[in-house]
Amino acid sequence: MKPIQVGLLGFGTVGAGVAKVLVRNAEEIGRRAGRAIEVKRVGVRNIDKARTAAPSGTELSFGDDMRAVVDDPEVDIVCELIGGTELAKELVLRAIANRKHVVTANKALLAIHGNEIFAAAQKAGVMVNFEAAVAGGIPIIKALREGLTANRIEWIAGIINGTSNFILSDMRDTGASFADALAQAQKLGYAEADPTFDIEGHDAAHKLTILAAIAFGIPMQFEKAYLEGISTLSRDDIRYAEELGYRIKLLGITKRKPNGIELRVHPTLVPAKRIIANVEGVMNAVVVQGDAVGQTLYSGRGAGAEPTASAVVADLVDVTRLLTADPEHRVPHLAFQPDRLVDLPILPISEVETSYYLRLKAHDQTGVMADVTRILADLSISIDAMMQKEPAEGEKIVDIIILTHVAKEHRVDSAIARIESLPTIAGRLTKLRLENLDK
Ligand SMILES: NC(=O)C1=CN([C@@H]2O[C@H](COP(=O)(O)OP(=O)(O)OC[C@H]3O[C@@H](n4cnc5c(N)ncnc54)[C@H](O)[C@@H]3O)[C@@H](O)[C@H]2O)C=CC1
Ligand SMILES: N[C@@H](CC=O)C(=O)O
Ligand code: NA
Repeated sequence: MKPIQVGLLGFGTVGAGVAKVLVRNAEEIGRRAGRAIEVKRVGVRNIDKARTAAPSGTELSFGDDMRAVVDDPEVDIVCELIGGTELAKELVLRAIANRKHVVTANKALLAIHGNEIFAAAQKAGVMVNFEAAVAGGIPIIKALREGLTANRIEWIAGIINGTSNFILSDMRDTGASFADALAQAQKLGYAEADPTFDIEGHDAAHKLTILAAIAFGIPMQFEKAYLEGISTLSRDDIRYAEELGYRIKLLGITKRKPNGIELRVHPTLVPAKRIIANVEGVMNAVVVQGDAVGQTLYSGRGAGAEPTASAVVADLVDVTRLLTADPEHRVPHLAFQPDRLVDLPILPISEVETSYYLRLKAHDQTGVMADVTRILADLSISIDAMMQKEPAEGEKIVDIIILTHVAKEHRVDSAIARIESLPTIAGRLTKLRLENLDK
């Protein structure tokens, strides 16, 4: 059978990784897909630079006209690996209009324009596959869209940004500075073109938006996601959390609640004994709670050339197999049939319910603890643990750390405002969220 022809857009970390894996494993891939998969042409910004990254012994056809790749009648599948949301959107919609199937690793594109892209693909009868867009090489889209279809998904929590996890691990294990750890993640090809997306939680929120859509059968609603990154985390909080038996991880969390869906990314305390608390470096991990299966955990490399290429190539194989299947029987893009999506509201962060880590700086005087615990009790916030650090030599200010049981965020915020107004409290409180991930 004639080989499937791929038009690659972009030849950076992931694009070059895809070319390499397709060449190295060509025989196995062909046996699995039922026919060979070849790169017909590659659209790049800088042809000379791209040539130096091509696998040795191959003669790839590079050009700098991206639209020509998408319009080439011989290209069966367009593989978008340029990133960004503007040109990528134009090219993907153009590919769909040309009735070409699309594979993309671009989570920002899907979280922001996914509803429009999937509607266009549905109308044109083509597939848009995106396994690499969430948790890199982990087949989490496949698991949710196919393996777990029997379940009512209750929640998903995951380490879904490799760069942030790498930075947190590197700072803890080697004492590296934030800036050095980030530079290393960039050097290894893990970070986004603009690393602010990684460290401020945007990238994780893009991925979480996609996961929530697939888990709950809702449209993409990135603009309603709550996001907080790791750039303001203090070493003191990381250390205190460890003393209390927790690790701080940047988690993406989405939960089904009676009144809507929680969709939030923030640094989170997780009990140190949980497997996810011990997922380090560029590794990602996603925990899914389903009503029938219970908890399942997926772990693997979330970024980097070949781990990401592993997911991109798997999508190319899936599309190749589907090209011979009846379009009516394809797996729906978002797991649910497109006319059966529901519009569950995304809850504001004030309505979120979780446990909290609070760190306050207090003057070392009697009565402080009593005042703080009274305020918490007045707002029905119960305390799980409390720790007071001894003041440093000559200092009169002490750190007090409180772990709460589950409470509504707006109650905790009210308590924080009242505590901060006490004359015995110095400065602002630090608030971090804590998830036990047990049920
Ligand atoms: N690097 C990683 O580990 C992962 C990346 N991704 C996603 O994969 C996509 C690609 O990422 P990387 O390969 O890391 O990026 P990269 O920056 O290494 O490569 C991007 C490529 O696209 C080209 N490009 C970008 N804008 C262009 C334009 N306007 N015109 C022509 N060419 C253009 C660049 O020249 C380069 O060849 C992004 O959407 C990213 O979010 C997804 C999972 C993991
Ligand atoms: N920048 C991303 C790349 C993969 O999606 C990350 O660090 O996870
Ligand atoms: Na994946």
